[in-house]
Amino acid sequence: MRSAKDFFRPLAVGAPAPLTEIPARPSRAIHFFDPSNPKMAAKVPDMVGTVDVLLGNLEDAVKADNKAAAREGLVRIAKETDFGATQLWTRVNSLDSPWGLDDLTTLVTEIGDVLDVVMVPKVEGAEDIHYVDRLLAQLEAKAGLTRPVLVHAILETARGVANVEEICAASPRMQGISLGPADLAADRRMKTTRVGGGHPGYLVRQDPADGSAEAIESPSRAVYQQDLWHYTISRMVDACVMNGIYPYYGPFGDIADVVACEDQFRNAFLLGCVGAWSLHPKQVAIASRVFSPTADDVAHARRVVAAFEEMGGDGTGAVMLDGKMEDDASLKQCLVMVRLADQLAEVDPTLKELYAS
Ligand SMILES: CC(C)(COP(=O)(O)OP(=O)(O)OC[C@H]1O[C@@H](n2cnc3c(N)ncnc32)[C@H](O)[C@@H]1OP(=O)(O)O)[C@@H](O)C(=O)NCCC(=O)NCCSC(=O)C[C@](C)(O)C(=O)O
Ligand SMILES: [Mg+2]
Repeated sequence: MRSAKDFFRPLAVGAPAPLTEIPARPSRAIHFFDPSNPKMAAKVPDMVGTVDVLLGNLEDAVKADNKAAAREGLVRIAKETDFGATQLWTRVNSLDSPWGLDDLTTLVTEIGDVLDVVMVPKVEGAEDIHYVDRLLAQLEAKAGLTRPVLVHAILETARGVANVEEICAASPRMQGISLGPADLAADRRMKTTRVGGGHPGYLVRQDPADGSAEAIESPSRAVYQQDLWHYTISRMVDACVMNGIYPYYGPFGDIADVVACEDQFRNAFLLGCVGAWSLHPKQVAIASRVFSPTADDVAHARRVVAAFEEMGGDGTGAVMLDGKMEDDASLKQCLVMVRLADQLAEVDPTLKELYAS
């Protein structure tokens, strides 16, 4: 671990200075596309401005034979497209794969000036981030970049989850963390076969009415499906917040089940995540909607803030609104909501209007 004094020093001569604060840019939907797939690639220019983040995926879901074409395709798309306020991210191949090094070398030297964030899969500990950190600094210096490329890690192994706090703290480049539920499930030997979401077998059942066999076996005992990801997401949120970076729910693989996708995204939003992945164009609207507070919540938050301003504006004390006690701590929650609404209103004219009314 570097000392606090040299944590923010560039790791290569000529590399840009690391950021001391990670900007809170809207990233409600991180939309994945395969740059080697002509149909998907053709849709990218039209998606600019409709989604917060476009991510050229080079890792899983891209066939081994297409890895080089995906890398080259992303370079071409990045050079030919004006991304405006939409961020451009990539997910490179894992550090132990035959492609990870070439991905980083090519992308940073060719399009490092337009690439905002590099997502690194299967991160297991701080040592993976330290490796990427130094390499990126060398490549940035070589390319003459003036701002650092940020790093986002995916939690996809039990060891990664066990080390999530040290991963978040490993570099000033760390922008955030996403849950990788499919690889994580396999690594943990969970008995699921899905990409994210719940499972009907993971449940609790209402107590029987009495101890009789009839009551125990009764089909009318209610069952409540539980969230397989609650522990991991909560731990990830705390690790991110503790280090001033951003947590994201990852993918929801059942593209057809838009309702459960929305539920899973909302759980993550309520727990503190700032966004989720979109694997198919129809998931963009779901993530963008869910990770934007509702007009009612924003209006309520503003009423609480206004009530405290009337009380002298130092954020202390207690007040009754609609039969509910509001105090210093509920004010802080309301300020989280109001700040997010203001930030989103700056980039989204529809939300600007919605939050103003
Ligand atoms: C699911 C698939 C195969 C269905 O693809 P499809 O073509 O069968 O679907 P469709 O409904 O027929 O598509 C309609 C149109 O939309 C296009 N389209 C479809 N998807 C996209 C897209 N993403 N971006 C842009 N365009 C897209 C598609 O090409 C088609 O175009 P057309 O109308 O011209 O014929 C396809 O959507 C896809 O490949 N999506 C991306 C999958 C992906 O990136 N997976 C990796 C992330 S999840 C992960 O890695 C796990 C994790 C974190 O690592 C871990 O948990 O461990
Ligand atoms: Mg994975």
